[in-house]
Amino acid sequence: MEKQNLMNEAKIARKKAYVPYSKFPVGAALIDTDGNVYHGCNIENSAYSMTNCAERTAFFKAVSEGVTTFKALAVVGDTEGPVSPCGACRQVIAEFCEGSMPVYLTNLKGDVEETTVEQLLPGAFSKEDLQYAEGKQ
Ligand SMILES: O=c1ccn([C@H]2C[C@H](O)[C@@H](CO)O2)c(=O)[nH]1
Ligand SMILES: [Zn+2]
Repeated sequence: MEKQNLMNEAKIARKKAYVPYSKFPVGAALIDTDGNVYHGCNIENSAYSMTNCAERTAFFKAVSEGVTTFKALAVVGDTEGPVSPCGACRQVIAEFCEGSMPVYLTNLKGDVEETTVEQLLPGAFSKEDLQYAEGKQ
């Protein structure tokens, strides 16, 4: 699927956002290596910290269906420039994707920043960090 199509899927996903508190809907579209697309929206809660972002919703949907290999991610919000994923989402993205995987950050005006997983979170903590300590036990 093309970049433009994936960004359009993210816009469709954004329509499902549950955002009574921030009124800031975000959409994500995650495509796996078979070409299946997982939509994600932000889902808020009256206990604010229980909120789940659009990006993590998309990943958790896919992973809970047994899918863990991905090709690209698109995220959209009504921001001045391309929307910027939060730190928690960057860590979750890094868990499941190659550093070189493309991430398309966009907004409703159509600004697009094409970045990569590695650029979003350079030096991410990873399973390799855990394995180093395991080897010493
Ligand atoms: O990349 C982002 C940034 C923010 N949010 C959500 C979290 C919260 O519901 C609202 C305001 O932070 O936007 C996302 O879903 N993704
Ligand atoms: Zn987030």
